[in-house]
Amino acid sequence: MSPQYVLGIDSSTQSCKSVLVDAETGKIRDLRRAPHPDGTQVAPQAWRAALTDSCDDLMSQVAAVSVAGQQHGMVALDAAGEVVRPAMLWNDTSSAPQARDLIDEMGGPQRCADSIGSVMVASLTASKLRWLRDNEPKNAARTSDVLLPHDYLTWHLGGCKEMTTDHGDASGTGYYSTSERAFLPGLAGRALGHPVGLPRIAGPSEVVGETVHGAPIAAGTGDNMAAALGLGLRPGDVCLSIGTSGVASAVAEHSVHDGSGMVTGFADATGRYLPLACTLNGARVLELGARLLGVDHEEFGRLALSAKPGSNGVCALPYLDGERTPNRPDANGVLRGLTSTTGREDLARGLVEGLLCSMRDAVLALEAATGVTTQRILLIGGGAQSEAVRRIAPQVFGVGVDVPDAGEYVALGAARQAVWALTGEADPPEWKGAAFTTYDDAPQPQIYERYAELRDQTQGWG
Ligand SMILES: Nc1ncnc2c1ncn2[C@@H]1O[C@H](COP(=O)(O)OP(=O)(O)O)[C@@H](O)[C@H]1O
Ligand SMILES: O=C(CO)[C@@H](O)[C@H](O)COP(=O)(O)O
Repeated sequence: MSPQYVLGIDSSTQSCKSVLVDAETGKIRDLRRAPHPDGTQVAPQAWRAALTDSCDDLMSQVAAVSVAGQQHGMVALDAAGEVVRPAMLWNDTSSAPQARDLIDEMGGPQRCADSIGSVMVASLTASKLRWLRDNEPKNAARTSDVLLPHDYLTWHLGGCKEMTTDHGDASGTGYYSTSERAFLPGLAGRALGHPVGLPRIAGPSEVVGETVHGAPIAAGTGDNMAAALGLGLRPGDVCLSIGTSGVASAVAEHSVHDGSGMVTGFADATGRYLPLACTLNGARVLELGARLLGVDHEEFGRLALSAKPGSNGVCALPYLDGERTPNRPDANGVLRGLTSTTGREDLARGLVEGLLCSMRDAVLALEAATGVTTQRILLIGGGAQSEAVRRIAPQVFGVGVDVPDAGEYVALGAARQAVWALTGEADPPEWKGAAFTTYDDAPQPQIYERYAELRDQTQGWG
């Protein structure tokens, strides 16, 4: 019998990645990528075009499809289903004042976390709805439905019939109750200034539509939830994703309500939870370093690895485009410790160390919020391709890190969800876990200590 294939799609910040996967084994047979436009506000139609570019020719061969997408982005639609304005993405910090207003209206940070699982920040969709009300009243008035990026793509793939989402992505809107596992439509309406249509929340293995070729479409989910599915994340595992964002996430049986705001208490794609700490400044810290030094990623990594731990005194706080964890939406990057002996390699290594220290903050926050000690760190995302990141990570974290073999784990997770929807079984399919390489080295605690000092001393700078 010839193998049956499914398509898993990751519509993430910088690109759309599609994998054609053998439904029985989970083996990737084809991998495609198409770029997304730059910027923190993007026309959702561009994601549709990238999806078409990356995998339209595969659609007729597949038994099921599922779309995972970057979380939180506000896709505002009018009564005719037309896009009202470019989507404001998770990394657009313009709505930081509106996030503060909403926290006040909800009775402060802890009450906000108790209600929606997270303390409101600019990234969450609700803040963006309030921004629309405050800054573009005509667009706000025209908005009759709001979708997330993966909802919008799923809706279009199915011929614009029923609008749906899933619990994982819904939990990142800021108008979803993680305790009740339901939308809080009143909250969404209050944020926007009038009642707004929300998609139906589908169950984890539900079929929500059909492609033009008749293949079932699964509910889809947020990219971090799909990564957890793709990796087969277990309790005690922390997934560290270094893409545009830097994310530390873990699966949990119970919802988290962290009033400090460091950890957002999201749901996962299986009926459980996915608390995570997300920074705004992931792989772009490496990109910046490579650009300033006039080299490519490979040479940048080589330079970083040729400097000594501690980067000859260079210490970088990588909050380039504002930061979300900790919540410093107006912050910028800081470099300390430059001397007349600073070399290019020290700058390169200083940036890698700074990025990894911010990720260590995320891991520590996750441990504090969940009470679970990390047993294994799995490093994924574009930044995980850097040999310097892989080799310096154990020195900063004080434990070894596992780097799964090259693969697109968000897209693979979407593919796993597609098979789940296809079989309708109680659990997702059991696929052989990814093979990985362990990177280990002696801890260098002084790197994180100097970083933590700089982070604390710059509190209030922006
Ligand atoms: N070898 C590498 N070293 C460092 N960074 C890399 C490397 N390859 C890709 N990247 C970076 O990874 C990022 C893309 O990662 P990806 O996980 O696809 O992001 P996203 O999911 O946010 O779209 C880009 O910023 C890119 O510069
Ligand atoms: O905002 C979050 C998580 O809360 C981000 O993780 C986005 O989901 C974007 O992810 P990447 O495109 O960086 O993978």
